[in-house]
Amino acid sequence: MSQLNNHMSWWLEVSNNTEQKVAVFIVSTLILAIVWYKSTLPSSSNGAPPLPPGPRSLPIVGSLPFLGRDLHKQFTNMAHTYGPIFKLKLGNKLHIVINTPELAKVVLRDQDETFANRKLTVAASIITYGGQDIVFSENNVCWRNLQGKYGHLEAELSEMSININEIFGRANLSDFFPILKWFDFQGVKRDMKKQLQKFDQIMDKIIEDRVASNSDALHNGIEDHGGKKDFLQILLDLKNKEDAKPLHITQIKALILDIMAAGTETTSTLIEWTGAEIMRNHNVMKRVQKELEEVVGLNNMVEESHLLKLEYLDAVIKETHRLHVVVPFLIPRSPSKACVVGGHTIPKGSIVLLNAWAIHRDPNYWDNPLEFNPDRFLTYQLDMKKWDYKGNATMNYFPFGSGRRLCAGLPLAEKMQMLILASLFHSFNWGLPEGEELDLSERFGFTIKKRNPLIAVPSQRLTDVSLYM
Ligand code: HEM
Repeated sequence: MSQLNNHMSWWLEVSNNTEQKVAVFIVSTLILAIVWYKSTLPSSSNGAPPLPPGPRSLPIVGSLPFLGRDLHKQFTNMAHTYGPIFKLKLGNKLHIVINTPELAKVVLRDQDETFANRKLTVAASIITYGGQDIVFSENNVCWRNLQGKYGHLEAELSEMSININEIFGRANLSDFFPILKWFDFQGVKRDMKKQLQKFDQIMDKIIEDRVASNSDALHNGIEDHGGKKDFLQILLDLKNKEDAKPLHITQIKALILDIMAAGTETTSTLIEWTGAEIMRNHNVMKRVQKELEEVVGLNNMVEESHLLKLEYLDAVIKETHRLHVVVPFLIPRSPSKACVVGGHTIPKGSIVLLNAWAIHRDPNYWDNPLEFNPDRFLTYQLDMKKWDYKGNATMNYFPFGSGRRLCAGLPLAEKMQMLILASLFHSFNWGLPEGEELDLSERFGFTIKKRNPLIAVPSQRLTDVSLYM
């Protein structure tokens, strides 16, 4: 106590003297400035390689105040200043941005297992029942085994899906300052809970009805669902399986929500961009329709069996995925242990963004990258591997991610996008409304959408009107 009094009396003496007050203020400010400056320098203590370079950040808020509206463009510009891998402190969270195929390969392929986890944001935690889905689950063998069984579920709840993606896309202060989680200043928690409540009501009713009709069928000796099972039935059957890891109803709901949130808006965004590019490029439109005429014929509707033969349309869609990558930073990864990428330490738990938008438009890897040119996907690459969506042939191109956290819906998405676009451009001719100009400006969010929705006017293309009935 007497020691404390000594300290206090020193402080009282000092604070009685104005000159000394100013001196104390200056010295304190200098000390703070030095501490802050040192904290922003790359650290190379304990012999580990330094952190990646990056902009100096302010105390507490980091670089948050300097973020603009179009983060994909801002981060791409920053890569020109800081190099292919840079760091950024947002609030108290360290973010690492990767901007070249070589480094993306290190993260997505070479150190795939370390980078197979994701950080659960506040919004994600609510809508996934605390991470019980695929997207935000830890690198989880149970879900891995389930993948590949997508296929039959119809996208029913599309408005909710749009809302959920919009809330995901909001920069939530509570994710950068976990201490603020309880206050929910921006209403992210509140809005997501509302969506979850709606979803729960709908899904509980659907599942209840199905369980009741299953038990009726069982009662009447019908067990095989007429030889056809939809996605919900497959999951319910898994729930009842007596193996080591049966599914809970909550996991089933989380999985269905993944399909809705991760599957519908992404696909519709891609369809809209492709439609806009085809309409903007008259020659592309002509080639797409000519191919459809040859493969399908004007007296037929498009069927699944035609899809593999539509090579030009496939190239048009691939080119759209390149130029208008739907999920610009993939779904951020978070390493489970400290590791080294491109000669820099990536600390455990940091948030890693893979800048696919920059890589897909990098002139070092693409000729005339801003030109919409589907022909580049018709050619085989140097090593004679055909372009695919998984980043197998080259890491210049990975619109669905790569490695063990690759998009789980890729086989379904690939078929859906082909079938929808083939049907739209085979059955109809499309034009813009009178006086309307095609606009390709972007709106950044979790997905990059068209800023203004595409409005197109269809007219009959097939000769036989009965095909439309
Ligand atoms: C054009 C359509 C789509 C695009 C562009 C797209 C893109 C992506 C991307 C970039 C990722 C992150 C991959 C990574 O981090 O490496 C992802 C993950 C995921 N996608 Fe898709 N996706 C699409 C359609 C779908 C569909 C139709 C479904 C479901 C039916 C789906 C379900 C998922 C799931 C569950 C994950 C998480 C996988 C995991 O974490 O293991 N996606 N998607």
